[in-house]
Amino acid sequence: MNVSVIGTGYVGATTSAALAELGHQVIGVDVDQKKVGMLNAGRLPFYEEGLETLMQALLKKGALAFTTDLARAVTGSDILFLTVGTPSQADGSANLRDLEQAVRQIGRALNGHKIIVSKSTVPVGTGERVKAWLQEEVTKRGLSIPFDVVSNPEFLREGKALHDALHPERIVIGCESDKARAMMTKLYQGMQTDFCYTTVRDAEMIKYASNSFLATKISFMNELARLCEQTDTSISKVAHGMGLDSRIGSQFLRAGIGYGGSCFPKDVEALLHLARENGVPLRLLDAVATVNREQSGWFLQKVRTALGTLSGKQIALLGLTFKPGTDDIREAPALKLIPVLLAAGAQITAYDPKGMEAVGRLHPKVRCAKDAYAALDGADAALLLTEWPEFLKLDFARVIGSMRKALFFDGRNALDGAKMRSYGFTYDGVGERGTA
Ligand SMILES: NC(=O)C1=CN([C@@H]2O[C@H](COP(=O)(O)OP(=O)(O)OC[C@H]3O[C@@H](n4cnc5c(N)ncnc54)[C@H](O)[C@@H]3O)[C@@H](O)[C@H]2O)C=CC1
Ligand SMILES: O=C(O)[C@H]1O[C@H](OP(=O)(O)OP(=O)(O)OC[C@H]2O[C@@H](n3ccc(=O)[nH]c3=O)[C@H](O)[C@@H]2O)[C@H](O)[C@@H](O)[C@@H]1O
Repeated sequence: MNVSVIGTGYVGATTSAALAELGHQVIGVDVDQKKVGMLNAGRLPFYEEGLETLMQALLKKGALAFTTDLARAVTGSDILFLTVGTPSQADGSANLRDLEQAVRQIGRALNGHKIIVSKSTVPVGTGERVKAWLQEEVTKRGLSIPFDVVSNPEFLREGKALHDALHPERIVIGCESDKARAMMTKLYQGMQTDFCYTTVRDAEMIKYASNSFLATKISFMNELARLCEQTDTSISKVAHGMGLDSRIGSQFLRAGIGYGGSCFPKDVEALLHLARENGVPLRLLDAVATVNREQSGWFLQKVRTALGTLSGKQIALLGLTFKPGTDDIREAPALKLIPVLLAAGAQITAYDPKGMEAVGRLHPKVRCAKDAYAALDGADAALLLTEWPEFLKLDFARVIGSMRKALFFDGRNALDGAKMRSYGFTYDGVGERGTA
């Protein structure tokens, strides 16, 4: 099938490659000329393991191309995916400006029946708005062209994007016509997974509910971790014991410095906004967001208490991205900690394998080190904020000799506390006091 993917960011670039790999002819469209130039040259504008190599092969094969010419992409395609950003506005609602712009452009170029599919995360009811925008643009041209609007939310994780796009655990298809259902099913033919067919509105809600539920698991564990610290219990051991129950499941029970990224914080806020709009307060989810907002401050308070003061102290940050395997720093906990540390008079040295350039641009006062050892050299305290595998393999006997004070705060419970203590560190995990 001929497919266009509009918006070639993390989701769009991955979706383009995955659909081309599945055997379709794909055109990725973006308004950003520079991004399109890079993509056509086989260079990915962000880091995602394996994606660049696959993209290069697909470009060479002619199965994939990128353009800024949306109208041309529309006329040559049967299915059009919307993968533009839907960031948070001040009131928590999703900003649909880019989506509306892309949809109206599609409407101006529509030349026959197409399926317009939202993969962007959008509030319940957006499908109907998309339909209305398209209809308006088509009517303005004095035409009557049939189209279908589908919701096909994306569940990929950054750092594992390609794997998730090629091997999804489920494909949710929200559609209102047999034709759309048949075409979407044909598009994904060959993917061995569960298909969930729903209305457009249900599909839109499934996406927000899924992200919000995962965020709830994390905040539940983060709050419980605070109690573990007061009761001499270990959150990791508690999580392990809980996770053995298949009704609970072992994933997303890792306590830490709070969830970040471009989606959990924004999608929780968007669902809360939708709830307020509909007069149905989601009290539990409200608490999930509150716990998450507090978590990095709670973590930093432990550092402040241990050091007496942050003023004049050298703090080493290990990890800046919101999770390992990506260069994405959107809503990364490090970005919450850095301004507070700087305002308190601390000096920061940081190391991250992929996130230093972006953080360096935002915070020129943060000294970016050439590696983890250089970041830790002379530090009064080390704060592990992202569990990059290379941090787990550091030579800690060397590290302890180079730090001014052997204080190690593990914001991800990524290291073995007992081992760290055996090196001589005063090691503090999240919810692990006394037991790690
Ligand atoms: N990043 C992730 O891991 C996931 C994101 N999502 C959702 O997918 C959507 C996209 O997210 P990301 O890929 O992270 O965003 P992004 O910000 O990385 O990419 C969006 C792209 O859309 C382009 N764009 C904006 N307006 C356009 C227009 N009118 N025409 C063509 N291109 C246009 C931008 O230039 C940019 O390259 C969001 O709704 C997000 O919530 C869903 C699942 C996973
Ligand atoms: O809508 C989205 O954008 C995506 O959001 C998340 O994916 P992602 O944000 O890439 O990363 P996750 O692995 O879910 O981690 C999100 C945050 O939660 C944190 N986390 C995760 C798991 C855990 O147990 N504890 C925890 O603190 C991570 O460190 C990270 O900051 C979802 O997992 C995807 O299914 C979804 O498609």
